[in-house]
Amino acid sequence: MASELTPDQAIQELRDQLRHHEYLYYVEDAPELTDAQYDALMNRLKRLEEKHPELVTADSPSQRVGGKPKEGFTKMPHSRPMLSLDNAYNEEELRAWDQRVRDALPSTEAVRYVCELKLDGLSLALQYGAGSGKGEAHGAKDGSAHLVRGLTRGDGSIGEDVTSNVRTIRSVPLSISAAKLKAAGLPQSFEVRGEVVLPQASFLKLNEEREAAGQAPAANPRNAAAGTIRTLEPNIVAQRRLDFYAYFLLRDGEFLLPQQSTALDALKTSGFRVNKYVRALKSIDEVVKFIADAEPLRDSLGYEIDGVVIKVDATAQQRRLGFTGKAPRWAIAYKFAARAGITKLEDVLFQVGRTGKVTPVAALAPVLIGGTTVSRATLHNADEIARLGVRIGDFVQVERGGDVIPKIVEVVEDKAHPRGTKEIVSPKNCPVCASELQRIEGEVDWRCVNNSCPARVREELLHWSARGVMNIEGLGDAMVAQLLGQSAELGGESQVVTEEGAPVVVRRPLIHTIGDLYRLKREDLLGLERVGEKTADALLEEIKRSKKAGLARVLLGLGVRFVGERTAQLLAEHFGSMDELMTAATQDSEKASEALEAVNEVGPKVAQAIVEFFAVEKNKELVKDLAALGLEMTAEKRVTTSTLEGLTFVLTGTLPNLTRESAKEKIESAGGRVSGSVSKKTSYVVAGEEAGSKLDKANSLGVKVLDEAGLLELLG
Ligand SMILES: NC(=O)c1ccc[n+]([C@@H]2O[C@H](COP(=O)([O-])OP(=O)(O)OC[C@H]3O[C@@H](n4cnc5c(N)ncnc54)[C@H](O)[C@@H]3O)[C@@H](O)[C@H]2O)c1
Ligand SMILES: [Zn+2]
Repeated sequence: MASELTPDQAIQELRDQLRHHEYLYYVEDAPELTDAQYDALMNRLKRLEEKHPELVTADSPSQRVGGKPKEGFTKMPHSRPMLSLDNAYNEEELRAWDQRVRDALPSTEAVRYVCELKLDGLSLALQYGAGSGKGEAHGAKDGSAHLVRGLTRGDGSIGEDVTSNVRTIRSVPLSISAAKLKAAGLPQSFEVRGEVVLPQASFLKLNEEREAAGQAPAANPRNAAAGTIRTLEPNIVAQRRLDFYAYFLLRDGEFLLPQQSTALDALKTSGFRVNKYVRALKSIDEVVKFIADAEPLRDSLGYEIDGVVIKVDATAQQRRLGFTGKAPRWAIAYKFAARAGITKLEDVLFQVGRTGKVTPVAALAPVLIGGTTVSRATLHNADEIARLGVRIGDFVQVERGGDVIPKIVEVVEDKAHPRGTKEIVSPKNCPVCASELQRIEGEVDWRCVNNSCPARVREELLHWSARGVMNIEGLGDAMVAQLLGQSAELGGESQVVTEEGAPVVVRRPLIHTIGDLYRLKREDLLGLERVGEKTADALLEEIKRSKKAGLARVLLGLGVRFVGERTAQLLAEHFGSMDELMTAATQDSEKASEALEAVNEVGPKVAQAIVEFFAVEKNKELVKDLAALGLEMTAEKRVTTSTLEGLTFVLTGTLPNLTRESAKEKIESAGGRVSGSVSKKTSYVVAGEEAGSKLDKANSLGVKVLDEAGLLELLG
């Protein structure tokens, strides 16, 4: 207990804890604490250090930014340290900061503040110059600027070179034409700092994939973004759809323009994405109002924010205000309160998913958190339950962020919140079909491996009928439950079973497989609760209509691991029929992978999943059954537009965004060839600004000419 320690010992202990958690957060991208918990520890340390200034050391976490750079990346110094921001947690602290700012400046001077959203991602420094950093200095002659290097913040002084990953982010311009630089008032070399964020939709998709692959889900979009930008595989980064928002503009380590507000304008003009919620304001009262307006945006932005950053607008004033140890005095981050609440864990339910994965779900006494009633939270798996040490009857801290499923953060224990007594027992058998659960070596999850488990069939049916898949209206929770012989009342909960046992089966199931859907008769449906003639006819019509959905939808509906909408579409277009796909996937494994990986965007992981899917007898039978039932299993075979097999390209002039190398890379990775000279055999000439004799030759030979946009379209 801290109270028994000397201040020196207490400080040491807090520092050790903070360093440990910083390591997990910054280096491993796998925090164990929420930010609120970490901030609380940091604030304890800061208060102790304030009381005992003689104990403050330069290496204290209160004085330093970030973590150590990760192995595997080249380390590069920053042009000027990338600092942290001091925080204000309420209006009083914010007003105190405003007072300090005004006290430090002559009273005759007006102070203007720029308010920006505090994007919850990680910061990057992007250096631009005449050369692309990969050889040739394209911009040298035409005055354009090129992305030379992208660095993470690292420890604030030294960052990690993640240039090849940064190049895959669509909102980072790879080059900026001389004309645009001129319009924005930018020189040819400069530095942009900003935030990389992972949109919530990409985050949810990533976690679905991680779960399907038996990996632990990422804790939050920030950590997922940090993990992504620091993977060593640029093609993975490209798939994740990271976004970059620019907010600082520098040159040689100094702010380039006399105001932050004009810097944001210049960034926008030159083609960077600048967040649209920006305001330059004249008083702290207006700032308080901006913050109040910004907080409710949290649920609708599509990316996470954790506060508002307030900066002194004038660079000259910033210079006079200067810095403390690890943060500027001229800026402050107003942090929104964590959306959290304390409630009682009433029970733990075990849910069986489509893949058989059993997930413990907390049933909570309903509690209002950030305007939403929360009564369920995920407990992920047995490891997570053990880590939390949670028991039924405990009071727990629940946190909710953006669209993310509520999560139990910790057990609360004090006089008002006594501990629960009932241990959570993970079932040894499937709570629905009673078959013994299994755990694949190296995975944390337990799975029901019974392919005909009603819980799994239920999830399969719901997936099959879902919007964007087979689109069968009227086949939702309640109807599926009834078709499986369960009570309609159970609806979404029918597979959620407590210790008391499996869902009540009230009648003989009408269907056991997806194929059975297409054998349903009118009189079957009329026997169900609350199903009249109109409902029955409408559902049968919908089911019939779905037979025409086509191969891509069927593939998607089958729920093969990693095969999402786009992959299903590409597979359908490549093979043209289910038969051809099955033939390809069921030959010996080396040939199968080769045949499947010939499809655009299909890598070894996806290929493997397809092979495994068709190796299961039940799946093969289902596909045959569906074909016999008259479902459309063909698609128009199409050489997808991004396959440039057999085509030859010549590049000339300067493209607005792509460098010569990256255009070449893109063409080659899509199977095309890039040549240096134009001939009759050239398929396309890609011409940019100031294209010369090659363009003339193309025109005289009648070779097709593309601009950058045309090339990108061809690449899909
Ligand atoms: N959970 C854990 O274990 C753990 C461990 C370490 C740190 N943390 C968290 O990390 C954060 C501390 O790290 P920090 O030093 O990055 O501080 P910070 O995140 O509080 O503030 C600084 C950062 O804000 C970002 N930012 C977003 N929008 C901005 C804008 N418009 N203008 C300028 N900057 C903007 C930048 O990336 C900048 O580096 C805290 O939130 C802390 O809770 C958590
Ligand atoms: Zn089961």
